[in-house]
Amino acid sequence: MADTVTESKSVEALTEAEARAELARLSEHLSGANIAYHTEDAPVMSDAEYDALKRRNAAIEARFPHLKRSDSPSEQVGAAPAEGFGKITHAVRMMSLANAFDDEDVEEFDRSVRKYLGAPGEIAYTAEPKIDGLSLSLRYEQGRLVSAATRGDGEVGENVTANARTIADIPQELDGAPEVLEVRGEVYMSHADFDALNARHAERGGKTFANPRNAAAGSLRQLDPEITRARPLKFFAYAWGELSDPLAETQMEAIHRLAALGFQTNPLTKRFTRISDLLAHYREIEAQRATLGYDIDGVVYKVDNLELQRRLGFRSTTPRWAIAHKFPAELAWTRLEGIDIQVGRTGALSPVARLSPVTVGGVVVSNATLHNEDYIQGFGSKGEVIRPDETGQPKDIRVGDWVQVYRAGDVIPKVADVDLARRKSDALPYVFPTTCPECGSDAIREEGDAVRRCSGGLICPAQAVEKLKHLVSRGAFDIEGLGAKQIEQFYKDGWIKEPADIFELKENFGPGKIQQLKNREGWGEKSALNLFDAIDARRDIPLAKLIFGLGIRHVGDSSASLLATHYGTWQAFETAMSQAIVGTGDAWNDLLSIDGVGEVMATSLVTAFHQEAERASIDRLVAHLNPIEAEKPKNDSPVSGKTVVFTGSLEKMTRAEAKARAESLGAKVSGSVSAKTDLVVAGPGAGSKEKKAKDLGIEVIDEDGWLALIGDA
Ligand SMILES: NC(=O)c1ccc[n+]([C@@H]2O[C@H](COP(=O)([O-])OP(=O)(O)OC[C@H]3O[C@@H](n4cnc5c(N)ncnc54)[C@H](O)[C@@H]3O)[C@@H](O)[C@H]2O)c1
Ligand SMILES: [Zn+2]
Repeated sequence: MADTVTESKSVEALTEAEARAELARLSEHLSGANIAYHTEDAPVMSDAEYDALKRRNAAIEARFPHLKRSDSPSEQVGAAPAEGFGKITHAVRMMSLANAFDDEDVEEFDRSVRKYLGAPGEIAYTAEPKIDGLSLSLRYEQGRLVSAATRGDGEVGENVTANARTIADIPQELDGAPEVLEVRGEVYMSHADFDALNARHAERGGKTFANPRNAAAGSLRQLDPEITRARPLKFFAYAWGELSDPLAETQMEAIHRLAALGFQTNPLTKRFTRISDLLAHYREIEAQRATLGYDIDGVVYKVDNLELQRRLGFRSTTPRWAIAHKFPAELAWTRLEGIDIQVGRTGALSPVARLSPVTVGGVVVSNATLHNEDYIQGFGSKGEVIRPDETGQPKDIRVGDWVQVYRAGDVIPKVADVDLARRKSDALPYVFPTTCPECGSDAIREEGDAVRRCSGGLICPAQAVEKLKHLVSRGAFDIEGLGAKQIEQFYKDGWIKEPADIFELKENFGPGKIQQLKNREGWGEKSALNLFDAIDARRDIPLAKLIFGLGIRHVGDSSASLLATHYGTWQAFETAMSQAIVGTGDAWNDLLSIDGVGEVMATSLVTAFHQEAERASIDRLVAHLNPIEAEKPKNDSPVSGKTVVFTGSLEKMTRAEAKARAESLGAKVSGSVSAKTDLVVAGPGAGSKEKKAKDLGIEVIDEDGWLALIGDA
């Protein structure tokens, strides 16, 4: 869905027809996302994506006001109450908040307030954390709690009175309150309670929540109040609805009044008269974000004087007197608790940051990558400084530091920056280990390699497990029912230590011992038998998948295909690898003659076959298999020796099929168009590659043209 934002035209360039169509699409997207987020407590996109779509919608509406739809997302607050709950019509509408994303937006907010009021002198604002929970309106009559309602669509909310009564922070009775008082605020869940709740659910095999906000919303919006009671919810009061008497003359005093009545109010609420002080407070709150113990997603500024608030009033869904200054959705600061070293399949030692958990872009992050040794020191892959301090020196990262975490979409979060001002004076530079933490072997960093590697080979348990996981992965043996999780379990139990053990599993743990597997969580007799069948089915394995599955460094799936087509049979391949000597001889030269095989890969291959333990492991595995001969390329085919690029969608074959077929005919398949490309096969939706081919004068044909060319039509 991000495509709608990133890949669409600039708003200025839209034609009227395009604008109309896009507004319709955005309205549908956003209302779907709203229901998922507010009604189902299960968001389908990140908040940053949602906010970006909403801004684009507003920008299009601003340019084409007459196209604004009657169901415009700009005019909506939240989502209508869910089925099952009683409904409560709010005496005073519940609103949303306008957003500011940077300092300039905040200054603009101040200017617009002043302009609206006719440029008065000093204006005071309050600044307080924006709690990331869900809002709740509590109605008190004669000091007694009579009803509680969620925001719903702002007009009508869900009746959650019985649920609200189970929350300790919500007083049932008030002393000295106005006759009618609606107190509004945020229901939220602390990090500690969230972790404990998720751990309890995970233990029972139940569903876990993505973040504390979802957990709070899912816990309050329960049809059975006893479930709510069992969930540790909290409440901060920060606003009010209907009132029989005013609470105070200013926002700040009103908050003090609510505190005096027995509500929790946020201790970081402060009052300022200068915008620069508001912004300084924003940064102060941002710096404390990870240690507050609950999620916040920004800072809310409100005009302090309630008479001015009244004069400013409301737009359709937001007050003119307040704004939410959001934290960047994809960035958050937190403490680096430690650095763990993970060992991969090829022995690479990867540093992983262990973080004080922090919610970034709607997901709780407690691990992030630190890439490699140089990255920790502040250097990029070419030795350049990637995190300069004021003097241009690299900022290194130390355990105990405050670090900035970046997370976008589904990519692995990474540590992006470090705050030297908050570094403890006794923090020591990080020393990258020179031995493998898993097996104690030397970890060696070769000239020109950013990565340090364990030299333990198969004696290293970490490498062994990762190699096994690779063997059963999708591009390789792809054994159904035997994924990374099962491999780890079997390895721990000593059932599978090396690849051949997979194919001996049935003999060793077959019918007689099936009981052992059955007793495992997640396994029954049927799934055990299915697993043995799935393993048996893969004894006939295409040569390319076998070569790829061996997990030899630098040998990816397309290189494995090249090797398979070149050698044809396992015997030929194995003989060649055994005979080859790195750097010299016929077998070596033959290997290097394969288009796409370079010295690095060739060395890695030959070394693997000459390394005793590794070789023994390969032989043991292959003894259980019947490798399927690879189709020899036809040298006389019309495409042999040509470099072909497939782009766009293919309708008569999958990409993988097309690629395999082309390769079997002796063509080389490439992913990108360059001067070396001979032919581009473009299906519907082909974009930049087709254009580039045309620019370069390369022949472009469609799928049918391709099939005709290779004689498959
Ligand atoms: N990911 C999604 O699919 C999706 C869908 C809908 C909405 N959202 C997210 O929800 C938010 C928009 O929803 P919204 O309309 O509720 O606006 P909002 O959450 O940005 O702001 C309004 C709300 O802030 C809350 N709030 C917290 N602390 C407050 C304080 N101190 N003072 C006043 N209000 C305070 C109140 O509950 C109020 O209703 C955005 O962050 C958006 O990204 C995400
Ligand atoms: Zn090791």
